[in-house]
Formats: sequence, structure tokens, C-alpha cells
Amino acid sequence: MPVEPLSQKDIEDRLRELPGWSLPDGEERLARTYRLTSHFAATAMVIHIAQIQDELNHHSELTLGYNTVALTVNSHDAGGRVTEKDFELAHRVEAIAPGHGAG
Ligand SMILES: C[C@H](O)[C@H](O)[C@H]1CNC2=NC(N)=NC(=O)C2=N1
Repeated sequence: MPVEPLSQKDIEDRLRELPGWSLPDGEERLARTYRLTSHFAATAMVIHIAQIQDELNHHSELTLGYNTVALTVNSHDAGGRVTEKDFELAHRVEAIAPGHGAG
């Protein structure tokens, strides 16, 4: 089922429910960086996010740092615009972050 791109206002309204997530200036994608307590913890969170992304069939650009996990996401099937699927992924990742000690 095609998913429609969200308007700038819709995106801004939905971002209010996702502290820490942003729409970087001039970019059509949601972004968040989590800071973890160790490299191993960050790596474990990446694996968990990958599982969720395969379950949703919706995938971010996922970057593992020394003790950080950075995500940026938009919807390829919607021409690289931001859709509900991006917010669904963001909420699912937010839900697991505390369990990983992510801040
Ligand atoms: C064929 C496969 O179902 C599609 O390419 C999925 C895979 N993961 C995806 N991830 C993202 N971010 N956007 C998509 O449109 C998308 N589509």
C-alpha cells in the first residue's frame, strides 16, 4: 500500500511526541543519535534496531560510533519523503532505547 508523504506541519507536530528526534535543516529525513554506555552496548542496540527494521520492512541509515547509534530515515517508496512509516520506526526505536541504557 503506498504511503503518502507528510506535510512539513504534520512532521513538526509528530516530532513533538519524539524528544531527541529532529528534521535536520534542509533535509527530508528524521534523525536521532543515541549515546550508550559502551561500544558493546551501542552495537547491541544496532542489532536490536536491525531486527525491528526487518520486522517493519522499513530501514534507516544506521551508523555505529564508539558509543553512539545514529539513525536517519525517510521513505524510499515515497520518493525519499517522510511518511508515517518513518514515525512508526522512530517510535519503535524509542520504545527499546531505555532498555539499552540509551540517552
Ligand atoms: C522491497 C522492500 O520491501 C522495500 O524496498 C522497503 C525496504 N525498506 C525500506 N526502507 C525505507 N526507509 N523506505 C522504504 O521505502 C523501504 N522499502
